[in-house]
Amino acid sequence: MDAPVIEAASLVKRYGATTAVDGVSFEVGQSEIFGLLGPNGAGKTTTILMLLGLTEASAGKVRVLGHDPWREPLTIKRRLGYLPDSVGFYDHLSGFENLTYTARLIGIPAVERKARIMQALEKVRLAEAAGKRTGAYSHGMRRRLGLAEVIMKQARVAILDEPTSGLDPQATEEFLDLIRELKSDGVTILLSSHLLDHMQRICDRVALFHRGRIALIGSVRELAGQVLGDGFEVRLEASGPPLQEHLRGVPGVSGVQALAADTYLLRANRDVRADAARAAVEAGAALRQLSVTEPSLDAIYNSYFQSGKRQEEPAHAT
Ligand SMILES: Nc1ncnc2c1ncn2[C@@H]1O[C@H](COP(=O)(O)OP(=O)(O)OP(=O)(O)O)[C@@H](O)[C@H]1O
Repeated sequence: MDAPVIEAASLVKRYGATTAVDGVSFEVGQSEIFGLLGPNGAGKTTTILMLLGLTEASAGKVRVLGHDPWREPLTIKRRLGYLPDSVGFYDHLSGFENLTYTARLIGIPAVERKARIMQALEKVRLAEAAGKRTGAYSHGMRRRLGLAEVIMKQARVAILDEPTSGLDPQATEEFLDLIRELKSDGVTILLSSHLLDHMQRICDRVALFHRGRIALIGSVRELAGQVLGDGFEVRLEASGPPLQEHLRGVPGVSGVQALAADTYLLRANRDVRADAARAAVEAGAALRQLSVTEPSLDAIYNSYFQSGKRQEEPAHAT
């Protein structure tokens, strides 16, 4: 495997008696979209601050593009784009002027400035509004302008805090598409959000934070396996002989329920559609319909946090 783009190893952050981050380890690879999840106070923001080099770790190691963000802040700043929860722009300046201001600040050479700004604005579909003052931008436009800043910078790593919060469904779709485009351009993306369905749709892997630690880490499917056991539901409709026994024999299936004479609901630990279809046809049935419901991050999250054990755990302090 290539060297990780983001690396946290046994990372700890203490604020007096409070341990905000308590031994967190994870790696994010090139072009990966990695999500931080967890309830308020779980340690996500503190972890991000350490990745950005804005606060020093009390212990452990953090590397971004092979550099220590705390000791080499300027090297990191040049190659990392950060979209905070609420981006501050100068309202009386246009989108173009705001980006020009940042471009100057980060040292983009004057000859490249205009082209890079316009390219970034086009990418986030703000080219037409480039001359309009940002005070008159909608919330969605402001978020896109924030992303244009990351693109203009030609950042190799993007850290996005609650990127889709406050966006309407259409603006959300557009924004998720833009994040996917960043990924296909080779950018490594770490994001933090409470909007689980958005995270599920965009993240390759997620880390579930709980009281300063990573409780679960992996793809949504891996997490579903760990937390829900059998998170997949396959619905199969087929006319012909009864299929219950045949479907029960499909590897991965833990339960079969007959919803009607020719309709079955299978619980499984994977997407068993192909094998279930084969079993039905081999048993002499005529397949009419087959669909799968994948486990949701929402179900995983709720199941994890609703378990009594989690609530009884004492809060930790050092
Ligand atoms: N500057 C600080 N001084 C003291 N305690 C802090 C500081 N920053 C964070 N904490 C504490 O550290 C813990 C983790 O906070 P953090 O902001 O990292 O959580 P979070 O997961 O980002 O929460 P949210 O989802 O609300 O943003 C909390 O108990 C918080 O009160």
